[in-house]
Amino acid sequence: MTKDILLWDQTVFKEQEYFELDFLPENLLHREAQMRSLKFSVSPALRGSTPLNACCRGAPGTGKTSAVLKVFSELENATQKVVPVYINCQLDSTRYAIFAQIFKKLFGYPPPSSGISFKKLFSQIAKHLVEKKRVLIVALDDFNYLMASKEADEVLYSLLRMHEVQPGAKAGAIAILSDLTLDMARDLTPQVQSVFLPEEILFPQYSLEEIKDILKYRIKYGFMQGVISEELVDRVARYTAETGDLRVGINMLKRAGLNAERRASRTISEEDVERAYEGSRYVHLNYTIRSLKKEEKALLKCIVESGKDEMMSGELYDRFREKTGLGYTSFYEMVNRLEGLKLVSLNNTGKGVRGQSRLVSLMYDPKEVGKRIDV
Ligand SMILES: Nc1ncnc2c1ncn2[C@@H]1O[C@H](COP(=O)(O)OP(=O)(O)OP(=O)(O)O)[C@@H](O)[C@H]1O
Repeated sequence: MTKDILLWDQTVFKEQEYFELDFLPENLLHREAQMRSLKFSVSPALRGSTPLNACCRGAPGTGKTSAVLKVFSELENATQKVVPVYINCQLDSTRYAIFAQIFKKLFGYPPPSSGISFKKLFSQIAKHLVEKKRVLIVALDDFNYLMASKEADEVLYSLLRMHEVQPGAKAGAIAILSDLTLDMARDLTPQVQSVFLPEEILFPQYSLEEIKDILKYRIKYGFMQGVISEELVDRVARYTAETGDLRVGINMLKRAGLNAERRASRTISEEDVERAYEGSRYVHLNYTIRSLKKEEKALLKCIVESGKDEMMSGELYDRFREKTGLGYTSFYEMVNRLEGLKLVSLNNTGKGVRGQSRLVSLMYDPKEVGKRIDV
């Protein structure tokens, strides 16, 4: 019996970092095809040529950032002649801020804090690339933030036409997007489209079996042997598949492990998993709400403000139109996108035309959704 009890200085974790959300695993299972496409896009840079541009698209938690970071780390290990720069556009959402990050990566220190003009910053970057014969590859994660702040055109234009200002300068861009409806052809200017022309790399949601494989890998390296049963792994995987976001499963495993430790147990129980889910399910909500457009948040807010957690589509549209002035086609597209992101569910009542009679229900407690919306 005592062998089941965990002493105060003992733990169920072998390597707890395997359950951190920013942990980059050695192998990205089930993303071989996407990694191959990414490598193909950047490969010209290894030969000193301009890389192909790329656009990685997929719902939150489908491995886009991880795949790009893995390819970047392989590039950095292979050569100093290719400089990959990762930008989180939520944190750096202006052209100046992005080029300041590029400068920092190239020179190893930030641009002068007294501030220099964009023109000067840009020309120092371009000169450096030519003089040192280095090729620049910039990943723009959460690219939708750049689109929203109207900076996307300027950033891509400056980056991809650098050679016109400084002949011989070579740079490529990888846009990372969790908004599947964002249409580059519609939302970027023709001048930018003509130089961007990205290779589309799609990241579909993981199947239940794929989720299990990925979670088992974390369990193998992250937990001591025998901490969680096969049956409970299945349960965690099923909860994860409901949102399609791997973060839910990874975070659940960590919380379940901590719950077991709190009970001084060497093994995770059903109850530990259920309690973990109560917290981890909001991990998906946090990340998904981050990826929404202002109008999509406004749409969710209409349901939250109604005081109910479900509304008939027609009534919801009336409120939405009052708030945003947008028409039915935009509304219809947005409701479908929110369903795709598993933030709402849609039930047909069989009456009305063009979806007017659908019941739109929030998948989360309205209070929890409301807390995370800031429109
Ligand atoms: N194939 C995989 N193998 C192992 N871990 C994975 C895999 N795909 C995703 N993950 C893990 O899932 C979590 C989310 O992945 P990641 O941040 O790459 O997703 P994303 O698609 O960029 O999400 P978002 O659009 O919300 O930024 C990370 O902790 C990552 O390590």
